[in-house]
Amino acid sequence: MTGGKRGAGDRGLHVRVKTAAKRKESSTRWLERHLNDPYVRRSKIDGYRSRAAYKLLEIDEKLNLLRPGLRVVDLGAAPGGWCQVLADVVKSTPEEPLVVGIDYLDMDHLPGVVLLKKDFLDEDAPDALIAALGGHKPDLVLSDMAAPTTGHRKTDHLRTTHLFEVAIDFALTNLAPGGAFLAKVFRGGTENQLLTGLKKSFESVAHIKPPASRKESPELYVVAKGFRGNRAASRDPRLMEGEGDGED
Ligand SMILES: C[S@@+](CC[C@H](N)C(=O)[O-])C[C@H]1O[C@@H](n2cnc3c(N)ncnc32)[C@H](O)[C@@H]1O
Repeated sequence: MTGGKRGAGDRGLHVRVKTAAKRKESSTRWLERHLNDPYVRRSKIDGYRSRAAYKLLEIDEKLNLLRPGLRVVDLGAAPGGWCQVLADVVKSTPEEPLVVGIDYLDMDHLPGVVLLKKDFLDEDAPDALIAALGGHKPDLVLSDMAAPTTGHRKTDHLRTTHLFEVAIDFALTNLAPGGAFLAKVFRGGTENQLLTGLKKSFESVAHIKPPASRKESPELYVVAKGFRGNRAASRDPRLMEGEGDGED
């Protein structure tokens, strides 16, 4: 079904929980926090489009995900901090772009990065991403996607978990064998089942909260390395339900 949305219409959940007063108060608090944030100040000096760039750099420092030559898909890429880091480390060039980012928000052009302005939940988004990589499988799928917050914690959690699920599905269908997956989740119960699923398909699965991720934020990242490939996962008897490696 072309043009449809994948998943259970999560973005159709119109929850208007925030009152105008609450919104004003939270935007004032956000501005104060933003101006005092050392990562924001550092990003201006280093020329990164977002403080999020440091989350990826810190995760990579611990877990060695990035190296020259990797093909990468960045889901929820705007404004492009992660894409800047990626293009630099994998040595992506305009002649041979190795990095593809997708977001439904506008992004300014970045040399060596193909930026798709599109909703990742659109039916045709996976094909568009693979086509943008010249038909190659990505070695790394990253997702920093977060649904716009409603102020209702449970709703925000469900919507971001849904994005996480669709990102997993994309990774399991498209990753090159040996590839890796990194995605944002919100702390809560639901993602545990999803982790069990990931453990069947990857050699290791870990949780990480990089220092650049604000302490008060419920976000953390799941990193899965050593993709076994679709057929390998279904044949390997060690990968039966409940027999993950327990390394999360
Ligand atoms: C935290 S920001 C990403 C920041 C980015 N990693 C960076 O380094 O600049 C989350 C992004 O996810 C995007 N997003 C959320 N849902 C999406 C969807 N369904 N399709 C595409 N992008 C989505 C939002 O528009 C937002 O730009």
